[in-house]
Amino acid sequence: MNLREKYNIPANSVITIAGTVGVGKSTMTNALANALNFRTSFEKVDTNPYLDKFYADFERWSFHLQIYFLAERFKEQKRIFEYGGGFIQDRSIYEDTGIFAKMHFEKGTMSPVDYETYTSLFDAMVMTPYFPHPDLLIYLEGSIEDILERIHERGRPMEQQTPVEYWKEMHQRYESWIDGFNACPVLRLNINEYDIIAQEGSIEPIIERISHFMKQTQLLKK
Ligand SMILES: Nc1ncnc2c1ncn2[C@@H]1O[C@H](COP(=O)(O)OP(=O)(O)O)[C@@H](O)[C@H]1O
Ligand SMILES: Nc1ncnc2c1ncn2[C@H]1C[C@H](O)[C@@H](COP(=O)(O)O)O1
Repeated sequence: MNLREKYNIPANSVITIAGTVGVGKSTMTNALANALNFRTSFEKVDTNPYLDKFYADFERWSFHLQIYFLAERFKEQKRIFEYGGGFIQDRSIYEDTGIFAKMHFEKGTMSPVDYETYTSLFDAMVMTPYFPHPDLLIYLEGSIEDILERIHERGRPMEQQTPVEYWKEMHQRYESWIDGFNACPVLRLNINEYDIIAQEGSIEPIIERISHFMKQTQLLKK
């Protein structure tokens, strides 16, 4: 019996992993997908045609990048739907607007007109009864010190060249964003509570928590 069956996680579940840059979403996505025998949906970083340009000049490229991410995530949503679920998704679509677009608008690196165009497109595409929300959002949280260390350790050049203030601002925004988030059930995991890299077998207690949490939210739905 595999872990998905052992813990009664429905085979058509869609679980999305949220959290600030470098917190460990991709690592968790891979670990959960392997353990549950689910497919993965990753953000494109290496082949993203705007990301390097964006980090070099936020004002010039923030709108282009948001449109690119929105299109990519929507295509992924369609793929997930076509397979009938059974996916772990690296970052939710909600973070694009709730964190990134909002932050760049409020910091003045996305113009009011661009922000309005972007949010109206986002709302028309996502905030409708026709858009399937994930069954669960797992929110990864940790201290800014640990997260900065992970960004540094991973070593993506454009992120190394970005001022630390940018990551601090994002970290703070994430904390208030998740407190108000209600599009789907949220399970919070602190990165100090597990180590899926160093400790073999540490994914099972996480799956047990997911199962317990999903059962609770199902009960609440009835
Ligand atoms: N549980 C963990 N313990 C130690 N390091 C981790 C853990 N999870 C991720 N990392 C490391 O932190 C860095 C960022 O992880 P990653 O999964 O790419 O984050 P994200 O997708 O959230 O940006 C990587 O170098 C990764 O190896
Ligand atoms: N919507 C976004 N706007 C700006 N930048 C974004 C957005 N989504 C992701 N990013 C950036 C942040 C990182 O540099 C890479 C990948 O994110 P990660 O959290 O490491 O998966 O893309």
